[in-house]
Amino acid sequence: MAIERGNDSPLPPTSPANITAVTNGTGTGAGLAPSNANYRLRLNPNQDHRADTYDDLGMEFTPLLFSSLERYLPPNLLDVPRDTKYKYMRDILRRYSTEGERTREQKHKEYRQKIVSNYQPLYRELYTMNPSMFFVQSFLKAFNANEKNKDESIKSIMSEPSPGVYTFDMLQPRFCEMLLSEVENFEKWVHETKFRIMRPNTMNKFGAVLDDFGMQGTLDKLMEDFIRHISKIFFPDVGGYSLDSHHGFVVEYGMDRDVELGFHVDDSEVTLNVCLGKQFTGGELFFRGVRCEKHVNSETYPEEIFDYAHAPGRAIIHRGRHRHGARATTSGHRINLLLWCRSSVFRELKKHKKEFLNFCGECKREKKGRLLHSVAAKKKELLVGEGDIAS
Ligand SMILES: O=C(O)CCC(=O)C(=O)O
Ligand SMILES: [Fe+2]
Repeated sequence: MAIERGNDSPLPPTSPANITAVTNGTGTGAGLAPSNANYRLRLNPNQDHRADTYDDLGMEFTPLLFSSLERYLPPNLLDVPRDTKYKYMRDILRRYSTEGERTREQKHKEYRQKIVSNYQPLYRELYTMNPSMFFVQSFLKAFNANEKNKDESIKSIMSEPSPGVYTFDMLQPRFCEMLLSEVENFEKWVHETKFRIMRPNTMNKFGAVLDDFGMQGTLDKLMEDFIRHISKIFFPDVGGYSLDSHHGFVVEYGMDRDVELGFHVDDSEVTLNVCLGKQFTGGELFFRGVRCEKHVNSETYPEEIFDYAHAPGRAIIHRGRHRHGARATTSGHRINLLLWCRSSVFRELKKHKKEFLNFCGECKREKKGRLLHSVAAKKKELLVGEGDIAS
């Protein structure tokens, strides 16, 4: 699977040429397609099927991938024992991922294991999802609504200051403080032990990957129980309903840290970005329209220009392909929590759809242009026809 690698040179926000596709550089974006005809999958998922959980079987591939893939199994396999389904899906995945990728994933697992078995967390309570401790009342209330009203209740706490960008209050101040201290504690440990850690992505030189020091379970829950629901409502065109893996990290800005972040797209379908604090000036995000791979460097239209100022505890959520960057943090320290959420199913489906991707601003324009053109041609044809009749 080809993964775009980011380069580290920031670009002026007004000039999208050679925009950076920023990745975490581990090459773990998965895709699913059996190359062998004996292994069949359905084209469309069975949305009503309640998939099994595979948490205890996640040695080779991430367990969420199995739950997500299960809905694509042929009907006669949906209700067979879990082990049978597991083996069937594992064989498909093995055909798809290369030996090299599997070795890289194994190495990454060992790297995580080494950290987790040596690092002593400061706040154990951060390592299990605890909604009432993490989230503000409005957010909790929106998600506690009964299933019938849930979409409406989630929509009611969201603002959409620019098309495709949503903001909402999310994290409690105490939770932000605790997470900041935990990250500081982790960095202190890294410094003292001289452990060589991987930075969050190809553009940030500071910050830490939360998944690498034990928070993967918490962030899995955050994605599964909250972000997937939000994304299902607002981002169905990029597989928001089928998010099945994530990359969770914090980024740190200040005069002695990363100062700004160049214009880029994320290696995600949906990105959640929450400001944790502390005190800072600057650091605004700038957005410049959503683009597919083909149009990533195309021009920006005035209606796509949007700037956003971070505030502690407040979240912003957008498509990963929404071009953006962060302006310089001019004083103090800004630390943000990022969750890049991915859908392997969407990535696979996208490969088969070569043009007019629904989410891309430029594809939409092209589509509209062609439609207008064909309507005009049809009109002309009809007029000529009428002329023939009249003469
Ligand atoms: O600094 C920010 O708030 C944005 C970070 C970001 O866009 C990213 O890490 O992908
Ligand atoms: Fe980003």
